Amino acid sequence: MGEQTQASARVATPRDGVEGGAPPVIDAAFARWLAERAGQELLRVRAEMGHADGKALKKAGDKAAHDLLRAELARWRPADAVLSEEDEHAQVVWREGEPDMVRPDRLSASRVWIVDPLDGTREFSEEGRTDWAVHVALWTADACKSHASCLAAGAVAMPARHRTIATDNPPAYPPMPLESATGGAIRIAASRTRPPAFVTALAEELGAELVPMGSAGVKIAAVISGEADAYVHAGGQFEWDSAAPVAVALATGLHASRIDGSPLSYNQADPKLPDLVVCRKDLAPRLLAAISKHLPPQ
Ligand SMILES: Nc1ncnc2c1ncn2[C@@H]1O[C@H](COP(=O)(O)O)[C@@H](OP(=O)(O)O)[C@H]1O
Ligand SMILES: [Mg+2]
Repeated sequence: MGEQTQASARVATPRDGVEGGAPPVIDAAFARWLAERAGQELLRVRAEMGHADGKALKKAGDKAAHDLLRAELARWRPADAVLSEEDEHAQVVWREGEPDMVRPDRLSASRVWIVDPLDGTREFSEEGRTDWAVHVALWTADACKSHASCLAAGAVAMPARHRTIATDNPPAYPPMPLESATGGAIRIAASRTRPPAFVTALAEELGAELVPMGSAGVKIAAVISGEADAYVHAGGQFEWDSAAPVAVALATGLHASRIDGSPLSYNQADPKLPDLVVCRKDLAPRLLAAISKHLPPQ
């Protein structure tokens, strides 16, 4: 990730120290700090409410994490725009083929935080599951000069796994596992509940093993750690589901694209970003060629 802009960061005052310390000024470190703060808040909500009412727990978690992210961004990055899953106008309503929306500020902003306060909401509500995350990404007009994704920073906190990945200290590129190196089964991470329609056929064709898990962030983290060789998704998703983990994957040197191989673009008028593939670079040509057989003809 090239520049770590700090143009709109608020200057810390002595009072900030009294309230628990000012966060980092560098954006990538700030993203990590923010994602971890929201993650701790989610752990607190989960511990306080328990799992008896899953629906109420999901709602409370979404709200608590969203409110925290919104408040800290307003406080520490007041000039920046925000796109959050939990915002009322985040999702575009289509009328007669046209997006029915008030043109949001973020489309003319030079810095936009793209956040998913709770990714893997379903898993968060299930007792014992750790596959859920907080996503904090920063899109900047400056970053567009060097990356098609325009992502300048990103952090994915996985508090129930005691793990955060972020662009301030990008994880090492995953080593090629022996299975892949010797032609054995590759492992493809996919949604537990809404996997792509073609993924079973794809796995059969590639002799691959499917690894179901929750949260796009956790699945991309699994590719980064080498627990999975690839993450393939299609059929629906939004920018906030992938921006932060894709920022980290790209900073790590991994391949991340749409399933037709085109770049992932963020801060678009319509935040729908329905498919993606993240994998090691050596695997990308083979995986994209196999997926292309399942795409509608152009
Ligand atoms: N078909 C679909 N349409 C819209 N969103 C989808 C989707 N499939 C997955 N997602 C979203 O992508 C994220 C990861 O999904 P999964 O855990 O199934 O892999 C989840 O985000 P949230 O938990 O933030 O809602 C989920 O809602
Ligand atoms: Mg999500």
